[in-house]
Amino acid sequence: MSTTTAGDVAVHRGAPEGNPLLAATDVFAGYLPGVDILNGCNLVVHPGELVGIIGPNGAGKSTLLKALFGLVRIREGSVTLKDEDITNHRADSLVRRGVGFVPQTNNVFPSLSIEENLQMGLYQAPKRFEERFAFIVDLFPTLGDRRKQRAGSLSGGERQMVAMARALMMDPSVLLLDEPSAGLSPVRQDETFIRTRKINKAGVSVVIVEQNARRALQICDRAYVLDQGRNAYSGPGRELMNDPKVIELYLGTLAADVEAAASAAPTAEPEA
Ligand SMILES: Nc1ncnc2c1ncn2[C@@H]1O[C@H](COP(=O)(O)OP(=O)(O)OP(=O)(O)O)[C@@H](O)[C@H]1O
Repeated sequence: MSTTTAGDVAVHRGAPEGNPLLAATDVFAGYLPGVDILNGCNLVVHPGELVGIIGPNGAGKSTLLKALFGLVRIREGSVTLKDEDITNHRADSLVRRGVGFVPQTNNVFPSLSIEENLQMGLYQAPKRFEERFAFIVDLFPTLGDRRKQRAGSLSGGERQMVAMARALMMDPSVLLLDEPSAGLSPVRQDETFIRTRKINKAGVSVVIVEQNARRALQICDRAYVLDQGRNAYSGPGRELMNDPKVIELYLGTLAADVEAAASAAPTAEPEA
């Protein structure tokens, strides 16, 4: 079924038919006892999809990703991968089953070389190194050229590329990306979105949490808008981008914030 409803919200609008690869159903989770950050979240990812999660600050986007990867305990609800229950499974077991996760920060070992970082990503299957490294270099040739360079000497965007590559070493069927464009310049952000699309085109399903909502919607097949730990809207990326309600509530607000920040910035004195 492509569309189910929670209350009056169509939660998986535009999703393909068939069984999803990854599904979160009515998930409640939080960090502190008795305080839920996720209040019944739903998400499905079908094979080959690039799915975005956007929404205002504090909506629970990163928390949902961490809950999918066993880093935040789910109190109620379930997560399945290929119809198997993986709710609250440990991260190492999820990696073995084909789930990759790229955290927002501290996502490379700075004192290790690019090659050693990639080896760390494959510690559960070291014999596959050459085969997986060839796949990575095909995707990101620069990592092959610079394989001996220390990760700590790379730029933010390059580190993000190494972090993605490391998560890809285990040949995941789904990759979870937590705000990969955070802290990067607009040009480097663009490169990160292009890289994400490239990974997806290589056959890996992707879930991407993003603050840069407009840019994320441009590359996503579908996206979910979260608000206060609940599903607010969902649909094909380009449809959401042009949805007046989504623009008013989420995209419009961002544009207004940028304008407000720009007009609050000190202006240069007129020349005498
Ligand atoms: N480790 C933590 N301990 C306690 N509360 C946390 C922790 N991490 C996040 N939170 C709280 O959970 C709520 C949701 O945070 P989350 O990072 O999931 O939001 P988000 O939608 O990803 O927001 P942003 O776009 O600002 O990153 C916030 O109120 C945040 O303060």
